[in-house]
Amino acid sequence: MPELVFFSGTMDCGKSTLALQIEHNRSARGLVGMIFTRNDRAGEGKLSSRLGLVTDAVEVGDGADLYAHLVDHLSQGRRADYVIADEAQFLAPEQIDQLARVVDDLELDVYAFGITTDFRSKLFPGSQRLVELADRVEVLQVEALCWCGARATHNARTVGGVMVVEGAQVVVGDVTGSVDEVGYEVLCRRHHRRRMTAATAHAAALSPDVLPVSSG
Ligand SMILES: Nc1ncnc2c1ncn2[C@@H]1O[C@H](COP(=O)(O)OP(=O)(O)O)[C@@H](O)[C@H]1O
Ligand SMILES: Cc1cn([C@H]2C[C@H](O)[C@@H](COP(=O)(O)O)O2)c(=O)[nH]c1=O
Repeated sequence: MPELVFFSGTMDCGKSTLALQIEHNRSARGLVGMIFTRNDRAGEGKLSSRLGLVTDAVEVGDGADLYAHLVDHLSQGRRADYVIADEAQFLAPEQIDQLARVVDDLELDVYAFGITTDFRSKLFPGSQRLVELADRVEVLQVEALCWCGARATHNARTVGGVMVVEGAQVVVGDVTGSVDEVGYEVLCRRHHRRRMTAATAHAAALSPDVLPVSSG
């Protein structure tokens, strides 16, 4: 039975790498994928991983109908044996419904990849719909780590290394940005709740207020 699978995780946990591996393994066996993405850091119409791999993809616009796109593609006599949708958190809920229809009516597997929650730990609308509709939700096995060593479960947005909680839900960025830029850092829930990033934890550790007081 074809499936809608949602591979979810924090930023930087290997989702795009897995998407590219699935694509590689299937194309090595002669299968043809339809690859969708939206707002990849590498630019329009790209699906890229931090390991340096990149492939062309169909950039999904605001009002795009993904089911109609597939029907159109197939009715032109072109092939699509499966579908990959990266950065799926940025898709509209209706577009996730269209992907479910691709599974049910066109009988194609759909593999969607995305982060579940935003920098305020609120569900992205596209991810929420995926959790509601997916046959399976898979959490990636390679866990990203918080600066404290615990499993990272949350995405923080940072400016100058300091976690911010105000701003637009969508701001394309990376976990390796320069300190002055808007960037992201993955944290465990405890440190996300306390807004404690690597930079602020380091500053606190160096602060005289928290240095042990000598008894001498
Ligand atoms: N230099 C490196 N050597 C080995 N693995 C790396 C390197 N850089 C990145 N990675 C791996 O790539 C992962 C990020 O992959 P990516 O597919 O871009 O993540 P996502 O799509 O989930 O944001 C990291 O968690 C790490 O496992
Ligand atoms: C938390 C959060 C992230 N984003 C953006 C930042 C990146 O461009 C993508 C995630 O990509 P990745 O391949 O999983 O690293 O999402 C955002 O727009 N808003 C957020 O709150």
